Amino acid sequence: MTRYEIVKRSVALITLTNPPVNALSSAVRLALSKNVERAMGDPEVTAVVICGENGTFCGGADIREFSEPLQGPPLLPLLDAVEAGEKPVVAAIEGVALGGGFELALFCHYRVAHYKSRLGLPEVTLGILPAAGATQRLPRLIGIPASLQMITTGQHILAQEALKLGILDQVTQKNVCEVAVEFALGAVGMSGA
Ligand SMILES: CCCCCCCC/C=C\C/C=C/C(=O)SCCNC(=O)CCNC(=O)[C@H](O)C(C)(C)COP(=O)(O)OP(=O)(O)OC[C@H]1O[C@@H](n2cnc3c(N)ncnc32)[C@H](O)[C@@H]1OP(=O)(O)O
Repeated sequence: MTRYEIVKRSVALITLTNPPVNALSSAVRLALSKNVERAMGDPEVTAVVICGENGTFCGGADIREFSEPLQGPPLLPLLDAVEAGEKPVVAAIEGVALGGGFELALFCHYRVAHYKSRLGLPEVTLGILPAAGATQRLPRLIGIPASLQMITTGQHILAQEALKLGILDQVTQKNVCEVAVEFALGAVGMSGA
């Protein structure tokens, strides 16, 4: 459900692995929570990158679990742990970051995205509102009018627009994971390591 590896000697790379869109199932939330704790507690780790496998960051809540009672850890405490971590966490966004997946990216300290990626809060199309922090984190980044537009329409925006709005720190045409690892190393003063 997540893969954990150390790259460039000191960056913990956490990969969401839940085909087809790496949705935040109960098993993914549990594994992500454990791996964030592991990275934060490992003295060898200086920074963390979170990405998704097979060209998709995260499609949000796992719609296959909507008909079941909620199991596993709730999303918000997990995102709080990401944000409160003393090591920089970079989201490496490819494909889509939607709903809870976009919220995961918003709680990371930095966001690097592939130029073809899309971000959005489709909750309104399901009759709900974002409930894991986007209604606070997004206005802090881009202001209320642009946030309301995203929250109330559910429309996806492209990476370049997200960069202009101030949601993203970097957009790349290269391998987003590799670029995010370099970004993370730069954030801890270890560029070129
Ligand atoms: C409501 C309460 C839930 C409680 C859960 C608690 C934990 C989460 C905590 C916070 C709340 C978070 C809420 C949200 O995130 S709401 C948003 C949920 N996500 C979506 O609505 C996204 C819906 N999907 C799409 O928009 C598209 O599918 C796409 C852009 C991701 C991909 O589009 P495309 O490339 O055109 O492919 P398909 O549409 O054909 O989809 C491919 C394949 O993937 C499956 N799939 C898509 N999204 C999800 C998903 N979120 N969870 C599980 N599976 C998903 C889709 O069904 C297809 O499957 P296949 O038919 O078997 O191939």
